Amino acid sequence: MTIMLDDQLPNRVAVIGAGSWGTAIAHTLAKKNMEVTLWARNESIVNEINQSKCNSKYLPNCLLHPNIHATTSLQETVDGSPYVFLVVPSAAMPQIVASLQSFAYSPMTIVHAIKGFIQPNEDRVSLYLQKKLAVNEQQIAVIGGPSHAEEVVRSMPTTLVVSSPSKNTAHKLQDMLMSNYLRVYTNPDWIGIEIAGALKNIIALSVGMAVGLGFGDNAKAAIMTRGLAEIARLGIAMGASPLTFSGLAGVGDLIATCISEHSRNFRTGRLLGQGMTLKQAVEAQGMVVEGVRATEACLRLASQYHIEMPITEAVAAVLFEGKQPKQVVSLLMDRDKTTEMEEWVLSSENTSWRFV
Ligand SMILES: NC(=O)C1=CN([C@@H]2O[C@H](COP(=O)(O)OP(=O)(O)OC[C@H]3O[C@@H](n4cnc5c(N)ncnc54)[C@H](O)[C@@H]3O)[C@@H](O)[C@H]2O)C=CC1
Ligand SMILES: O=C(CO)COP(=O)(O)O
Repeated sequence: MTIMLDDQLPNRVAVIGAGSWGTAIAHTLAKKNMEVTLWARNESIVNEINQSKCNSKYLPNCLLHPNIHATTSLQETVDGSPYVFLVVPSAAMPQIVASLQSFAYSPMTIVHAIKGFIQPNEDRVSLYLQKKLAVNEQQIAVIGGPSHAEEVVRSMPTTLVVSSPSKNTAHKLQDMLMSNYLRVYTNPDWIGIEIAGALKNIIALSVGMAVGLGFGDNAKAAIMTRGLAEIARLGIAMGASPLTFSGLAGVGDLIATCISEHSRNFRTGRLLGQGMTLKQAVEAQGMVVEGVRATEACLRLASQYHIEMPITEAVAAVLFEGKQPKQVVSLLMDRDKTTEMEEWVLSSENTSWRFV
């Protein structure tokens, strides 16, 4: 394996967000000999990380690498760091970005690992960063792929995908993250990676509901497959490459989220299927459940791009219209008959896939 030598990696990096994924990314970078400054908004988490090398709320029973230093100061976190990893829930972004703006932060490279859209305009995170910070697209990168934090911190084999309009940045990130248990691919389609990451959470809610209702493997496979079809339809309409949806950020992350006990979205859906209210099911996680906000955002995007998304609509009916999961099954099963391939034709004129 050709991996960049330590002296070619940055000495210092910043990670904003000390939830499960931010902490796991900080640990991963620290193990590659980088000094990591990790921002948490909560003083008690900062103290626990600095004193006990633990983040017991988000990653219990895990000893963090000593190269991690936590702080509640955003300015201290980013000062002098050529790479800033942004790993907070999508809902926290406006607040974080406003804080960064308050000290006229001018970033070198921002790498985000957020799987959601920024409301109220359903912006992809990379677009939002360009609008709000003094940053051009060459300075932004995204991380996607099937990667539960709980497994990554335990050095369990995992793959990721990184993307940036700057090829150098994508390759640098590949080197920064890659190890004998973490295999990192590059993919030039950052639009597709952002969209796939946000939308798979909706499908995981839906698979969870099916499991909560007592349905079997046939239903799970059907929802994942037809879910991927609707993710791809919207993604392609928004400018993504169809190939991304059969890659790690697409079908890879869809599988990891829809079948895993680690997934907060899957578990929330299952509780809904078992009869809990949305509030109860989300509170039971104690962590972010991105699929709820993504469902709202996705419905607006589907309407804007004129894309049919029946599974997302069924999930929305449960989340926001008070429908019982059992009631929406017929919404999906009783639709007009159709063919699987009707959606796609190969255009003979330009040999590119198009949606009809
Ligand atoms: N957990 C995982 O395995 C993975 C998560 N992600 C994505 O990473 C992002 C972050 O997720 P997690 O770390 O899992 O979330 P989490 O729920 O584990 O932690 C969220 C962190 O953000 C903080 N936070 C919440 N609201 C905030 C606000 N308004 N301002 C500042 N900080 C706030 C919380 O205190 C907590 O430290 C999400 O978009 C998620 O989809 C992506 C890949 C894997
Ligand atoms: O994105 C994830 C794994 O790749 C985590 O999914 P959840 O947010 O559903 O836990």
